[in-house]
Amino acid sequence: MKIGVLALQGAVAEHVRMLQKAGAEAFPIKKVEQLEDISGLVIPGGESTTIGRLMRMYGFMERLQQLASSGFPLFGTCAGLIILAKRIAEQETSHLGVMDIDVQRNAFGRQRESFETNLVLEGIADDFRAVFIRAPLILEVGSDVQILAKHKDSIVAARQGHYLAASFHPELTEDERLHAYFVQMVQSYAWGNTEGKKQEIQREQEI
Ligand SMILES: NC(=O)CC[C@H](N)C(=O)O
Repeated sequence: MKIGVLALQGAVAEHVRMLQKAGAEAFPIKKVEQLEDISGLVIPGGESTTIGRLMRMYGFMERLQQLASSGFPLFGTCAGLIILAKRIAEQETSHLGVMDIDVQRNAFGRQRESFETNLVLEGIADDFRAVFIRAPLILEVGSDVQILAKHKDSIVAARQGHYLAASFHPELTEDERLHAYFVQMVQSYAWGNTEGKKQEIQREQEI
């Protein structure tokens, strides 16, 4: 299973290492053409305005939107979550805008710019050490979005079909369980696509 990590800004090497630890082949993705060689993509943390600007500059937006609409799995962490969101509070425009969530940037205030806490990640882990750094939170989710974790009352991880998002940095600890969960998502979508293609070919042959 080949999974990419968008390598325009942020903790790329750490995500690559965690995906490998979770059993995937992982690569940094610097050019839009490289998207054709992978079955899923992690969008790392960093600064969402900068990542968004670089994505536009290098032609990633359009191709990723096309891929996303046909079931290509995406995992956004921290700034990556902001990139996935359809709505960003106090901002008129979104970036990729594919996941049905409303997010608030830098939501934990100045005093708590960064902190660590243990989270229950629904169906994944009940003691997940999560590192938050100038983290966003999810204010609201659409009806088909599954909430995976809350910190106090705020939503900090969610999944919608082939989209996965976390406010924190799962690449900064040694716990690869959330990456392993994404690898499984990619596997099941890749399998679904192959099955879909097989059925299509079969139908064409029957005609
Ligand atoms: N660690 C992070 O990715 C921080 C995200 C950053 N505060 C933003 O709004 O883009």
